[in-house]
Amino acid sequence: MLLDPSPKYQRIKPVNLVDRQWPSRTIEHHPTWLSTDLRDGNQAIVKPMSIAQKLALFRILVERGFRQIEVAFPAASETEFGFVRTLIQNQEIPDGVAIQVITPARKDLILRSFEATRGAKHVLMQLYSSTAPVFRDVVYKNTNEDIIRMAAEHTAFARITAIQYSKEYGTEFQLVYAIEGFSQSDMDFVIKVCDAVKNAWDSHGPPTARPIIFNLPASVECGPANHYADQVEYIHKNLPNRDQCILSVHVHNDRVQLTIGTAVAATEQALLAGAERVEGCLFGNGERTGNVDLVTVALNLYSQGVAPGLDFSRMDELVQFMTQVNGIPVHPRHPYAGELVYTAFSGGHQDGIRKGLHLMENSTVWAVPYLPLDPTDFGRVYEARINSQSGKGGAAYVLEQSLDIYLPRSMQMEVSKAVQLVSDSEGRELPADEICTIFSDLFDFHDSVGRKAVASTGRVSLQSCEIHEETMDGVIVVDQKPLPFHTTIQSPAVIKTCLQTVNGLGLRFKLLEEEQRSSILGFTSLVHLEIQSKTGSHGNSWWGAGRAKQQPEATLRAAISAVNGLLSGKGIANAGVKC
Ligand SMILES: CC(=O)SCCNC(=O)CCNC(=O)[C@H](O)C(C)(C)COP(=O)(O)OP(=O)(O)OC[C@H]1O[C@@H](n2cnc3c(N)ncnc32)[C@H](O)[C@@H]1OP(=O)(O)O
Ligand SMILES: CC(C)C(=O)C(=O)O
Repeated sequence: MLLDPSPKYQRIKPVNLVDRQWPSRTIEHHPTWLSTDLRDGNQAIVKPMSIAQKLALFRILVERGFRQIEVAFPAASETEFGFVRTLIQNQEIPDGVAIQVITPARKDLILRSFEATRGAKHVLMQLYSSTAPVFRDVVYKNTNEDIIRMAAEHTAFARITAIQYSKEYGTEFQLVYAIEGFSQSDMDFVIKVCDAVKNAWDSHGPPTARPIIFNLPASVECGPANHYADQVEYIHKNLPNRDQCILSVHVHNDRVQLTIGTAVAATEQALLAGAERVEGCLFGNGERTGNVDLVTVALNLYSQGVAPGLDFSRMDELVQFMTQVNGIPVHPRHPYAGELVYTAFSGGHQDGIRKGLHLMENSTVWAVPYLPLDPTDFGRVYEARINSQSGKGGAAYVLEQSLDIYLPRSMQMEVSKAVQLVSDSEGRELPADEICTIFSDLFDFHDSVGRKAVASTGRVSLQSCEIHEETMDGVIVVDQKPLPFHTTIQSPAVIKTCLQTVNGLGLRFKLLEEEQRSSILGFTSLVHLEIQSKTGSHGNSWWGAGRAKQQPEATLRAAISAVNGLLSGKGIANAGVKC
C-alpha cells in the first residue's frame, strides 16, 4: 500500500449542488423495481444460467411481484437470445409484466436485440453508452462530441426499428437509455447526452405513451453515497423535460460491507434525490462486489412501514433457490435473509428480545428490542442460542419454546447458572435439548405427558395416582416406603397432602407460591416451597416443576420435585421473600 495514495487515486469531484433537498426528504412509496438477476447477475457468475434455470428464476421473479424484469443480453450468446425467444413463444410473460433486454449502442447488436423480442407485448429496450472520461479515453478513444452524436444516432436507429417491429408484431417498445459510468461523469455532459437521446427518440416517430427511462448507473461505485445522491438530484433538477422522463438508478457495490455494501445507501439516497426506479439483483449478486441488493432496499422500506410491492414472505425458499442457480451463498449476516440475523447469542439481547416478544402478544405495533422486524413476516423464527455469552433470558426462552415452560425469575437464574457452568467450562454452544436436560435434572422435572419424561431421582416419588371427580388417591413413596394418600383436587389441598405425607422426613415445608399453565402439552405446575425451622424462621426455598394430563397430578408432581430439591440440599437463600 502507498503511504500517500492521493497521486494514484483521484478523489471524486463532488457536483456543485445548490439548495440540496434530499437529506430532509423521506421515502413514502416503493419505486418501480427492475430485477436484473437474469442479466447483470447472470453475466457475473462463473457458470451462466441455463435456459431452464433462467426460466425457473423468471417465474419466481414474477411470483415475488416484479413487473419489470431484465431477461437477457440477447446479442451475447445463443442461450441469451434463445431464452428471450422461449419466454415469448411459450407465452411465459404474464400481462402487466414488461421484459427488458440490454444492448450496447451498436447497430448490429441493437438489431439482434429487437429480433429477440419479436412478438412480446411490452419491451423495455435498454441501450447503453458511457459518458465517463475513463471510458471515453480508454475504451472508445473518442471525444465528447462523438459520444453525443453516437448516442443520438443509435437512439434514432432504435426508434425506427421499434416502429417497424411494433407494426409487424404489435409490440410496445419503451426506451431505457443507460448512461454507463454515470457517477464518474460530468453532470452537465450527462444532461447533454440525455437531451440528445430524447430529441432523437421524439423526432423519429410519433409521441409515445410510455416515457423514456434514463438509467443512471454507478457502474463502478467510486464515491460515497451522498455524492451519488447529489448527482441524481442535480439531474432531477436540471434535465430538460424532466416530467417526460423517468429516472432510474442502478448501483454497484464497490465500497462494500459484506455482501450488501453501500449500494443500498446510495440507492436509498438517490430515491430521496428524485429517482423513481431501481435496478438491482436479489441478495446483491452482480459484477465484482455486486449490484444493489433489492431484498435489502425493499425490506428497509418495509421496516419503515412502506409496502415494498415485493413478496419476501418465504425467504428461505428464495435463498435456497438463488444460492443454487448463482452458486453464490447468502451471507449469514445478510440483513433479512442471513441464517444468523434472527438469532441472539448474547444475554442482553436475549433478555430484550424475549421481553419484547412477550409484550407483542398484546400489541400490534412492533416494538422488540434488537429485532427491527418480525421474523415470522418472512417465514423465519427468532432463535436464542446458548453459549457462554448468554444470560437467563436465553435459556428461559429455549425452555418456553421447547418445553412450553415459563419460569419465574428465581428459577431462570438457577437454570442460567447451571447452563453457564457447562457452556463456560466446555467453551461450546449448548443445543436446546441439552438446556432441557439441565432444567429437568435441576428441578427434578416429572413430565408424565411430554417427550421429555424424566424419572425422579429424589427420595420422594409418585408411584400412582388416580383422579376422580372431586378427589384424588394414590401412593407417594418416601425413602422406598409406599404411603397412600387421599385428597380433594384443589391445588392447596393437593400440596398440603403432599407435605403431610412427607412429614416423616422430619422437616417442615411451607408453600410460598404456585404457578399453573395449560397448553396442548398438558398442565404444568411450578411449586415454590420453603424449609422452616422448628422455631418458624426461614430457611432455603426451592422450586419444583411437574407436568401431567390433569392439573392435580401436575401440582402433586411439582410439590414432590420441590421437596426433593430441598432434601438434596438445593436452595435459594432469602426464602420467605417472593421472587
Ligand atoms: C456495465 C455493464 O455491465 S454493461 C453489460 C456488459 N455485459 C456484457 O458485456 C455481456 C455480453 N457481452 C458480449 O457478449 C460481448 O461483449 C458483445 C457481444 C457485447 C460484444 O462482443 P465483441 O464484439 O466481441 O466486443 P468486445 O466485448 O470484445 O469489446 C467491446 C467492443 O464494443 C465497444 N463498446 C463498448 N461499449 C459500447 C457501447 N455502449 N456502445 C457501443 N460500443 C461499445 C468497445 O469499444 C469495443 O469495441 P472495439 O472492438 O472496437 O474495441
Ligand atoms: C449499462 C448499465 C445498465 C450497467 O449495467 C452498468 O452500468 O452497470
